[in-house]
Amino acid sequence: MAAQINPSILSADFARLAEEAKAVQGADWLHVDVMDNHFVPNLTLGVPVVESLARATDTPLDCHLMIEDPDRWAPQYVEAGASSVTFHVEAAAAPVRLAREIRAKGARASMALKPATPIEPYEDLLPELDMLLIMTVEPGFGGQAFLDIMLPKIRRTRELIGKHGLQLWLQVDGGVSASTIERCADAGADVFVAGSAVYGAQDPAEAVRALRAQADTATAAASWACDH
Ligand SMILES: O=C(CO)[C@H](O)[C@H](O)COP(=O)(O)O
Ligand SMILES: [Fe+2]
Repeated sequence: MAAQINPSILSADFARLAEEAKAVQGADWLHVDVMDNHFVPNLTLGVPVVESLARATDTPLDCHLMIEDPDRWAPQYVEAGASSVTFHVEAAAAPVRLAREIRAKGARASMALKPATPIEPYEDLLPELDMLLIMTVEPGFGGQAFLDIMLPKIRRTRELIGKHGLQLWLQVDGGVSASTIERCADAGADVFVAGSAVYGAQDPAEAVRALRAQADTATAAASWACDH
């Protein structure tokens, strides 16, 4: 699979969301950061905006819910038009039930881990998921510096995916840019969220293409991908 680049509209102009979505035509997904000012110290957007965005763009929406009580809210984001819904395991009361509900409603189910949350306790849950998101910054804000200390977790997660013969995607989110994406791909990530690196560029669509080319080259040389 070619590397997937998901621009984060957190770094876009919120007064021009439809245009900003179109500015990254060619992106695999549009990453939509939902923050509730409780799970993280920031507030962004909710179900009505996701409904409008889903109507405004053909790019599928990858909703990253940084909210409390995702068990209650995540299904509503599927109904609003999200094709992939990510909940944080730290906030979910019943992650297996929630992942099954998201899938049953027709979206890809994804679970996120904050930097201090290890993957090992969740090894048995991986078959329930279509994607696992490893945060490479503390969630809450765009434009933060990439946390290199997350690379071993990405590597260990890629090993678990291989060990169980799973198809789930491994997404990284936070500080992904031209100077960090190769390390993420080498460690085993195959889906890359990029906010400031895409929307801060002169030509966002070109930034998506360049990041994908960099990730593809690094993946082709990576031991985890060569084994397959
Ligand atoms: O979930 C997020 C922050 O909590 C964002 O998706 C992420 O930070 C993207 O922005 P950048 O690429 O600028 O770091
Ligand atoms: Fe995100």
